[in-house]
Amino acid sequence: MPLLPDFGGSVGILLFEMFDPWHSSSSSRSLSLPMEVPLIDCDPRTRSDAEVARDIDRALRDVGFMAVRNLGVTPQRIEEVFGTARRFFDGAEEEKRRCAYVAARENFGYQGLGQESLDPDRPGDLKETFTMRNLLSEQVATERWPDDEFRASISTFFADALAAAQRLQRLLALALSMPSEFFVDRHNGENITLRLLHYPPVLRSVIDPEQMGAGAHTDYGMLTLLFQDAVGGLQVQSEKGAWHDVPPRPDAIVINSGDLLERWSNGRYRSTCHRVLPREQGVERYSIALFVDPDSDTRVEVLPSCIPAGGAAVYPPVSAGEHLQAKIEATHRA
Ligand SMILES: O=C(O)CCC(=O)C(=O)O
Ligand SMILES: [Fe+2]
Repeated sequence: MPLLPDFGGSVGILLFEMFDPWHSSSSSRSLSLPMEVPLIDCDPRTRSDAEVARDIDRALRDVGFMAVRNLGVTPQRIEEVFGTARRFFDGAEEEKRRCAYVAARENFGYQGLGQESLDPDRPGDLKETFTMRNLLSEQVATERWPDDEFRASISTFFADALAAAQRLQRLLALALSMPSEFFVDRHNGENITLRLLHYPPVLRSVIDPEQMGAGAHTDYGMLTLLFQDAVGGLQVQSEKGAWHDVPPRPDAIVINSGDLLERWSNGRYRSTCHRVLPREQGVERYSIALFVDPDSDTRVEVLPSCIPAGGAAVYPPVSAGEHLQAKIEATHRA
């Protein structure tokens, strides 16, 4: 069975305002208002860096999310790593426990259902995860990894996904009139984190009505690259508070800007709130996220090119390490 469906050649992803059984106080179904997450083609053979940088700039300004094609991560590579994720999550409970997440300061390992609340005001998320911060560093003992095959598959995928992320970082530097390596130089891996996510089916009757697959949150760092299967469930929130589906596309990676890019850009790029609905239809969902977050000692200060003439920086400087760690600690029970 193909991992991803064929959606045809439509340009752009239509998002629809949905009736929200979890957050709406009204019982009436709101009319759907189409809103578009831009689809951007990054193919260097047909598009110049300047063209792509302009499209990315607009998408992150308007929506904070975009779907990007031709970033260089092949469908085969993506299928392979989804296979690795399935094998791990389908495996024995004791194996998962052996690889358990130990502490937020390390941010590595397996967490079961309910162990993280991305919205700290809500009960635990209905997902299980395998998180790998700084995965090439070898700081974590070998026996904390599931096995060599898992590690090799993850490392190969990580290299390709990171190369794609660095390409985006260079395009963003171009859009913001910064030196090409500005962002790449501040992301050496210390806080770059790959995460496998599995949303198993749940019964409405046994879950807390407040529980989400992943609670509403913004991402903490610079950029997130999200690879999702064909099931769907990711939603983004508009400025007016309405939730919009982000339907999966077979050939595109979903990319969003996080808190630290919002700060660097003086609010030009949005750190848009998003969530994942719980799987109540008997269909499980898998996704894989690469969080591209700056090294801890990075001082994130509004970039000069983002301060308008006669204007001021809206955000005071922050330490990337302190911001990221405070967010991780706030959402984990471990
Ligand atoms: O699984 C998804 O689609 C999104 C997960 C997410 O937003 C996150 O882990 O930050
Ligand atoms: Fe997220």
